[in-house]
Amino acid sequence: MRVSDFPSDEDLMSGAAAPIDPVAVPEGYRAGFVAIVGRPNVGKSTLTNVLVGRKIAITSMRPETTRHNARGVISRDEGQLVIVDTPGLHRPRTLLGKRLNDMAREVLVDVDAVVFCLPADQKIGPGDRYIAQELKGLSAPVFAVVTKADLVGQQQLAEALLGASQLADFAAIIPVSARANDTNDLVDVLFDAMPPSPPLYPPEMLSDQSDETMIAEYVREAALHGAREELPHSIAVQVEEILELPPRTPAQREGTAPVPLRVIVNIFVERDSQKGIVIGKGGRQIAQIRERATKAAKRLLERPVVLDLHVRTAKNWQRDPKLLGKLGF
Ligand SMILES: Nc1nc2c(ncn2[C@@H]2O[C@H](COP(=O)(O)OP(=O)(O)OP(=O)(O)O)[C@@H](O)[C@H]2O)c(=O)[nH]1
Repeated sequence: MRVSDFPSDEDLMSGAAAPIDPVAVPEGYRAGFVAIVGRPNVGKSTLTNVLVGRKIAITSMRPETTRHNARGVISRDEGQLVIVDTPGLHRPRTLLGKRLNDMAREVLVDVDAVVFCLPADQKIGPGDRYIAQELKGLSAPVFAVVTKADLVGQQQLAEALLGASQLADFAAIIPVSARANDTNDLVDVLFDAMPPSPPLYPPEMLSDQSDETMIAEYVREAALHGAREELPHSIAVQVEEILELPPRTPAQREGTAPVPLRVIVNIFVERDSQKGIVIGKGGRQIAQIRERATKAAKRLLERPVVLDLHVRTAKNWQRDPKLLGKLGF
């Protein structure tokens, strides 16, 4: 599904999109936007993917992985939730960090509910208090969601719930485990919190991410997977072009099988010396990145894919306004 098929934000806000005949909307139907916020690495993207039932946001063990507001859609007979996974709010250290914070804040003003993720296996810290402060004064209800409940025992979970209750005045406090697929209570609570509204997206849509964005994210996820400590924040990925290759098999020539796609992808690092780390000894690292990302891209596009990866230097891009703009931030 391409982003061009989606109503624009302006259309959605003004109601001009009207993707579905309002007369056909059942009595009592509710729909709205839910922002997922929390410190880096607390499980926001994993939760988003489990809620939506599809990988719309990449995840990793490295903090500060998310760089886009990825939207996923949950449709039921009685309503629709549009889940917005935001980059983690934190005290920014670079211009990139500041832009990511701004992105998250922009979302918060317009949503109908906020899910504030607090991991069960960690104590409340300054990062959580910083976010609690940011959320004060929002008109939408804020739900504290204690994530990674599978990592702790009953006692520690009880302590985490208590800790959350002391942090702020939440609309509710709900434990979840994305890993154990235990998120039903949260979904029910969120549906109840949505305002009466016709559907915001056609029900068959699961995400608003373009193919280009998703493939760039798959490549970044694969690169983060093998990356050494100093590298993760230095990597940015952009899809330059998606081209159809000429048909190769008789079935492709007859049009009964899809022709392969060639995807040209740039992997940017901040310094020349980092290129070698991404490429690896004898090209081993880049080969692994290609293999992982190709698998994911094939699943997304449902056809053969050839990934053409180029490692380039964009000097200090995290601090350079021009380069940040070029890279979509
Ligand atoms: N055991 C367990 N691990 C989880 C759960 N949810 C997430 N994780 C792990 O926690 C790590 C961080 O998860 P993410 O979903 O990438 O976290 P995030 O908050 O989106 O991180 P940023 O993008 O850095 O803001 C990953 O290694 C996940 O596998 C869970 O329910 N249980």
